[in-house]
Amino acid sequence: MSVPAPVPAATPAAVTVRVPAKVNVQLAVGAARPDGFHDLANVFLAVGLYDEVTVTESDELRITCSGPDAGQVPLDRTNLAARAALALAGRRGIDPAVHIHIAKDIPVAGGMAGGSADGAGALLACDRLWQAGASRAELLSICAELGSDVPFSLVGGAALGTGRGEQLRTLEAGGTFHWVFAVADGGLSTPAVYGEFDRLNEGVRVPEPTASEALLAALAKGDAEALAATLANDLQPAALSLRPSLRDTLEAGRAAGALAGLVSGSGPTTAFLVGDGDTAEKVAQALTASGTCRTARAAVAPALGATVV
Ligand SMILES: C[C@](O)(CO)[C@H](O)COP(=O)(O)OP(=O)(O)OC[C@H]1O[C@@H](n2ccc(N)nc2=O)[C@H](O)[C@@H]1O
Ligand SMILES: Nc1ncnc2c1ncn2[C@@H]1O[C@H](COP(=O)(O)OP(=O)(O)OP(=O)(O)O)[C@@H](O)[C@H]1O
Repeated sequence: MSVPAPVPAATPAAVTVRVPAKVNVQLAVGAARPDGFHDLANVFLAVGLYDEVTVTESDELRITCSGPDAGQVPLDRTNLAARAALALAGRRGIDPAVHIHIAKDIPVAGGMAGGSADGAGALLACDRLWQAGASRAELLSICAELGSDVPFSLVGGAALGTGRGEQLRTLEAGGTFHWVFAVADGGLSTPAVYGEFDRLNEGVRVPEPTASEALLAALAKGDAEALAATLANDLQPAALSLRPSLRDTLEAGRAAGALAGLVSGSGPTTAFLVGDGDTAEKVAQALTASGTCRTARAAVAPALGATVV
C-alpha cells in the first residue's frame, strides 16, 4: 500500500496581528546611564486599544497606514514595523519584500507605545508569513534591539521591566481594571521628556528605581482603589513641565469621578483609573466635553500581547 506524500504546510498569503497599547502604572526612573538610557522599574499594563498589522507578500518593502492619526506615521524604513521586518529578514537572509499595512488606533507619540506595538506586530506577522520559526527568545531579543518598550508589546498582560525596560518579568494581574485615556493634541518626544527629567534632577541624587510592593500587591489582587493610591510616574513632572496644560486634563478627569489620574509614560496622553465600565463611559464623556483634550477613550486591562488573528 502506498503512503501518501506529506502535504507541505501552506504558506499563508497574508498574516494579521493585533497588538495592544500600554500604560505604565509605575514608572520609576534612575539616573542617566553612560549610554544615555535610564535604568527603570517599569510596571507595564497592556490595555485594550489596538493596532492591527497586516503583512502580505509584495515586490518590495512598502508601508501603508490607516486611521485618524495615520498622517503622523512615517511610511519609510524608520517605521518600527519596517525595522522589525528588516531585522528578521537580515537574520534569515530573506528578501524583505512585503507590504505592511498598519490599521492604527493607538494615539501616535502619545506615551502608549504605539510604534512599539507595530514593531512587535510586524515581527510576529513576518515570522509567520515567512515561516521563519523564530523562538520566543529570539523574537524578544529582536524586540529589545528595536526599542525598550517593544518586548512588552509582544508579551502583553502585566510585567515589570528593568534595565532600560526591556528585561521583563511577568506579573500577576488579579482582575479587570477600567481606564480612560485622554488623548492630547500633538505628541511629546520620548527623548525630550527623558532630557527634561535629567534637567529637573540636575544636582539631585536620583535613587535606584524599585518597584513598589504595595502597587504589585494591588495589581495581583485586582484592587482598583489600592492601585489608584499607588500609581506613580517619575516622568510626570518632566511631561508637565513641557506641557503645563496637562494639569487641567488631570484635574478634569479627577473631578469627573476617576479614582486617580497620571501621565501615561512620556505623555502627553493622560490615563485615569476608574471603578467600573459605567464610570469609564461617564468620565470619558466628561473629559471630551471639558475641552482639555482632543478626545477620550475607555479601555480595559490587562489585554493580551501580540496575537495572530
Ligand atoms: C517612556 C516609556 O514609554 C515607558 O515605558 C519608555 O521608557 C520609552 O521606551 P521607547 O519609546 O521604546 O524608547 P527607546 O526607543 O528605547 O528610546 C528612545 C529614547 O528614550 C530615552 N530612554 C528610553 C528608555 C530608557 N529606559 N531610558 C531612556 O533614556 C533615550 O533618550 C532613548 O534614546
Ligand atoms: N509604526 C509607528 N507608529 C507610530 N509612530 C512611529 C512608528 N514607527 C516610528 N514612529 C515614530 O515614532 C515616534 C513616536 O511614536 P509612538 O507612537 O511610538 O510614541 P509613543 O507612544 O510616545 O512611544 P512610547 O510610549 O514607546 O515612548 C513618532 O513620532 C514617529 O515619528
